[in-house]
Amino acid sequence: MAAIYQAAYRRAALFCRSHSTYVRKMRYLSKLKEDDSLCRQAQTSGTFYLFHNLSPFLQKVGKKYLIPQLSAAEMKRILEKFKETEQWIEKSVLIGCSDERVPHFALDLGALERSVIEAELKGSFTDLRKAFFVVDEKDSSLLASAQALLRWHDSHQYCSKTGQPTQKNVAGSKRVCHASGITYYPQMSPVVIILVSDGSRCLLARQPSFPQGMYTALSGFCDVGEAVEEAARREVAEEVGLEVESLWYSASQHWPFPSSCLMIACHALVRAQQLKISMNSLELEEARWFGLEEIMEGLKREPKSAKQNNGSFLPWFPPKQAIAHQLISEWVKQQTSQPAQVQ
Ligand SMILES: NC(=O)C1=CN([C@@H]2O[C@H](COP(=O)(O)OP(=O)(O)OC[C@H]3O[C@@H](n4cnc5c(N)ncnc54)[C@H](OP(=O)(O)O)[C@@H]3O)[C@@H](O)[C@H]2O)C=CC1
Ligand SMILES: [Mg+2]
Repeated sequence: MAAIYQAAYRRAALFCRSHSTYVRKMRYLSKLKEDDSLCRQAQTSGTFYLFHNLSPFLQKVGKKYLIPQLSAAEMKRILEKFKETEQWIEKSVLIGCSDERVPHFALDLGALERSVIEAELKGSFTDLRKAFFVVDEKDSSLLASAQALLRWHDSHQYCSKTGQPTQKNVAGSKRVCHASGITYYPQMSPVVIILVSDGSRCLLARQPSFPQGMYTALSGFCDVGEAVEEAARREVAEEVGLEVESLWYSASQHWPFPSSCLMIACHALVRAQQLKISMNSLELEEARWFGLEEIMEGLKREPKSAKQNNGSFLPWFPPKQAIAHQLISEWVKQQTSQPAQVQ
């Protein structure tokens, strides 16, 4: 028996030495998703991020907004206050873990009285459209993915084939209909976002629903069966009537508004012979070319300072949390980087 124990210990020690913190974390999370009893046990030592009808719980400390993590013991205390049992914890979903492999869960307490929880925990449940932009950047993506997962569970309570209730696994990485045997996995909608350039200018557009003065890169949902390249070319053709000549990938981002999109960001160059925009006015209110100087000024402008005395608005661009901001900043870098000097 001791020999078996020692062998297991040696294997575990070897695993720890031979894998990076990142690999160990990812392997641990993957195990929690697969093993219900391990995950149930992890809930007793994990930390919890709270939501109320999909609004995350924030605390304001000085000028900063923080997202507190509650221990399992604190969760128990809150639930006892409402005369609720710890079974509530089963509703939580796994959203990650620390470097030390303390698992993190998200839990929506929407059925409990909001003001009582807020008073008890000294903070407030804040709409994600505000919370996303006021917390630290690493926290905003955590909030976005936690909310996306909670939202998905909330709207996939029943099997679309049998109409029977579906059941989540403990981690919340899937739901199963036991009547049909169908397993449902959380979904994201792929969206292409394209910064079109003609080499010296870039093209930005506005939808009527945008805040006044805000312009961003063209975007659109991928159709079923489409490759990213095809979706990007189609969206540019549909929205501004231009043909993409070359396209290159920049980065991607999970975007929670209005619900779980995978934003796939690309730069595109259009044919120099056809630079005349033919805007699709069903989707866009305005689309136009911007020169480098106007872009650099717009990047510095705060939405608050965009309004002019005559009531019109100077252009401003999405904040740094949005991948559109990254595309625009990259374009500025491409334009301003000096070609290497030939000796
Ligand atoms: N992070 C960032 O930097 C940015 C993010 N975005 C995001 O990109 C997304 C797409 O932008 P947008 O340009 O409006 O998209 P589209 O140009 O594809 O047009 C939007 C229309 O597509 C339809 N639609 C809605 N949801 C879906 C879906 N899941 N699959 C297929 N079609 C759908 C709706 O039409 P109908 O109502 O007729 O059914 C909607 O009005 C938005 O969620 C937006 O928030 C956009 C720009 C910047
Ligand atoms: Mg669009």
